[in-house]
Amino acid sequence: SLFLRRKSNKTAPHGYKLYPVVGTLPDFILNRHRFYDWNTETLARCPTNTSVFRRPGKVHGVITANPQIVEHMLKTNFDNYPKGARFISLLQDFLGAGIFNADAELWIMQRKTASYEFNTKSLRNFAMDNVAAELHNRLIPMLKTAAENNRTLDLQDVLERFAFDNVCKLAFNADPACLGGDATAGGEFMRAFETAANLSSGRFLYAVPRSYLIKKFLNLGSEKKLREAIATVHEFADQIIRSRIAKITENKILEEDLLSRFIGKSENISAEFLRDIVISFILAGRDTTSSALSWLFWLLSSRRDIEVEILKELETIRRQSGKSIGDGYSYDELRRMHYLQAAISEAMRLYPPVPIDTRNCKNDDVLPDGTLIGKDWFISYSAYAMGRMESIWGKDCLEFRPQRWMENGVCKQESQFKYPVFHGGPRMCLGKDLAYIQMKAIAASVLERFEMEVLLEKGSCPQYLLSLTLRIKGGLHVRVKDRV
Ligand code: HEM
Repeated sequence: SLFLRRKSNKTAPHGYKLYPVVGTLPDFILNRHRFYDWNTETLARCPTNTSVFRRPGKVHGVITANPQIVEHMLKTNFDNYPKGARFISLLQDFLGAGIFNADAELWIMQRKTASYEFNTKSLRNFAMDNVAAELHNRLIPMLKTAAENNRTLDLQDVLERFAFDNVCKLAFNADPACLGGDATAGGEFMRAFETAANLSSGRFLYAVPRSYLIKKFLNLGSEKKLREAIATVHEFADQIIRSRIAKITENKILEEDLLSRFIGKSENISAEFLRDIVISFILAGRDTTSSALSWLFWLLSSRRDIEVEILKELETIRRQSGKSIGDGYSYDELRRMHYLQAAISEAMRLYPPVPIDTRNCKNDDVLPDGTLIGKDWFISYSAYAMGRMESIWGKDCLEFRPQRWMENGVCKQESQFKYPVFHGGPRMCLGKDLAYIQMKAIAASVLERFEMEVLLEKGSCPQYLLSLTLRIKGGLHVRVKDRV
């Protein structure tokens, strides 16, 4: 590994500029606010869309937008690229040993149970019912009221509340009622959850890695806030889990949610571990679908021609099943919305909800393009950069064009490694199908009824926030108009 360090110590000719001692740090600080675009520009210049990255404190790594390298790290050489101790330690306080923050046996055990359950019809039905209820009882009435009163609202915030309510139902059959209600215990839970997620992930962006430990030790600033937020999240979750365990012990009836399914699979699982499991699922399903939909609604606001195509598809499906606007769609009808599926996939190509994802290199390795990577280096693939690579998508890679997904009227599957928006290989997203069901149900029900006028200067493009997910900075403010 000494050899590796010396060999790649030179300034990379195309990639990130490496300064003596401080490595990539000066450019990293200058570009931190536009991190993903900086990655995209840099990687596009590199012959194999891959570059070495260095920060002080012995943080060395590789950032890539190359499908072959993504396949190598996520699948072919999976065992050499775990999440690793550094990643796990930063998120440990919040996520414990939940599926999102575990490697090896701890991960395998959760993955096994979860992937079995995610493939059951009963979980799918449970998820469908939850989405339909939230749409019918909360989202549609709320948008209707906004339209009647000519009020504007932050659609991203609304979609985040929807997704949070929804994933809490799925995870532990709790309804925090964040959409609609506000000053509730559920609202407090959601805010604390968000704070904990943002501050935990913020630990990755410290200019000097591990300096958060001093703040944590002294219980100062963001670390103090993080500790308090985590305590609130844990308290809320613990209460639900304890009462569920008591209920199951008493009457042996299991509910449909993930919590009951995990308890049903292994009886001697600790309450603390159950909490970790539940929190990881909430994190995974919380901001991802709302991020995708927010960018979709923004893209559609400037491409009415594409919106018209979606509306035509919905009308055809309604006509085939003899339905009217507002009736809601069955699983089978949602599956037939190929053009809508293509539009959502295309929105996520340009704005992937998880823009960059990182693994740790266990042992020295040579990547498929010949790049040497040393033990304990990080390796990140940027789904954001990959969606914008001409080498992958061609000359029109920056254009929003759902049609590129369509083949004989069907939305085609793209390779996981060219389009790693849901990750790939053995750790591929478990919620992909559920996410599409949810996103299509929301988009269809909202678009067929309402027209969204985005309140943003014409021609200007929303900025993104740096958090675990790609969110619109300042939200997505819209004026809602009734179509019917
Ligand atoms: C548009 C929506 C979504 C996108 C783009 C997405 C994307 C991803 C990505 C990139 C990962 C890999 C993260 C990592 O390991 O670092 C992941 C993992 C995961 N996702 Fe999703 N996700 C979405 C929705 C959901 C939903 C709704 C759920 C379920 C409630 C879910 C459950 C999971 C789980 C459990 C994992 C961890 C899998 C493992 O480590 O084995 N996701 N997702």
